[in-house]
Amino acid sequence: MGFMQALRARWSAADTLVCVGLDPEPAKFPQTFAADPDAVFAFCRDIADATAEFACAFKPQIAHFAALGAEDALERLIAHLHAAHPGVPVILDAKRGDIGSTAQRYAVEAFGRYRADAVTVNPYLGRDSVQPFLDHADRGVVILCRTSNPGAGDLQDLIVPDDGGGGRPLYQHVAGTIARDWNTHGNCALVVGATWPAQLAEVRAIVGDMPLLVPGVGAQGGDAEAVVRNAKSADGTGLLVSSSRAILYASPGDDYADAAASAARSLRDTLNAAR
Ligand SMILES: O=C(O)c1cc(=O)[nH]c(=O)n1[C@@H]1O[C@H](COP(=O)(O)O)[C@@H](O)[C@H]1O
Repeated sequence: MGFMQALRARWSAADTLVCVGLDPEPAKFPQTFAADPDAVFAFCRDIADATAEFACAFKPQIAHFAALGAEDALERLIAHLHAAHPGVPVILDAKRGDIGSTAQRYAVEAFGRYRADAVTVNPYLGRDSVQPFLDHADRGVVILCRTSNPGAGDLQDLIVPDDGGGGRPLYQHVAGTIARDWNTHGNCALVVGATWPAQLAEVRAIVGDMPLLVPGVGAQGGDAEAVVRNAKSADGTGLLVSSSRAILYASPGDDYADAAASAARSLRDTLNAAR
């Protein structure tokens, strides 16, 4: 089953719009992991196993593993996610973007080495830089559109010419171009931050029912209810509302897994109540 089919099946079967972000920071791990040489894998596995029933996807963030020299833990973690939670697609958050020949190697890294179902990419090198990912019709290509960070507007809001002789912000041009031209295999999704509810509504109006990955609730302060109100698709799905730190580090104590499950359940319930 391809990424988009798996995601739609999961939305329907589990009735959740929550994406559980896996961003390991050993300094925040509970004391019980202090002497564990495989702490990065073990902590992320425990969180994933505790939160899977509330997850429509998992999103491990590659820099959080690579900075620790823990790529091997990331490989084993994704293998575990596939084996233990086969209905929950895995998005590798790598935000890749490079010339075609290098992008082709990044696609092999994400889909071959790590066996991710989808990967985040940066569109600003243009279509040929994303094409090696798009060519994997069964994998998801999750493309940055209007990011959650405070400086998102520095470049993404610059006005560019539109077809009607007027202008519109660059992020809207990105959304329109991807929906119209790049999504020939139907495997594209867009990233729009939860911190920008108005822009979420603008993007939804442009892209129809294309899935939106929405980070920025929890630690970054985005309003989960506003996300659903402004950006759900016509059938009340269309969203992967991603939270990392607020789930991972919900408790610093031995109850870390239960606390993570409670945080994921609570986010699921908040999102569902607003659908
Ligand atoms: O592509 C992403 O996942 C992403 C895009 C974006 O615009 N903002 C954003 O925060 N992210 C990622 O989403 C996660 C957010 O983490 P928390 O703020 O802890 O929930 C991090 O892994 C970020 O790298």
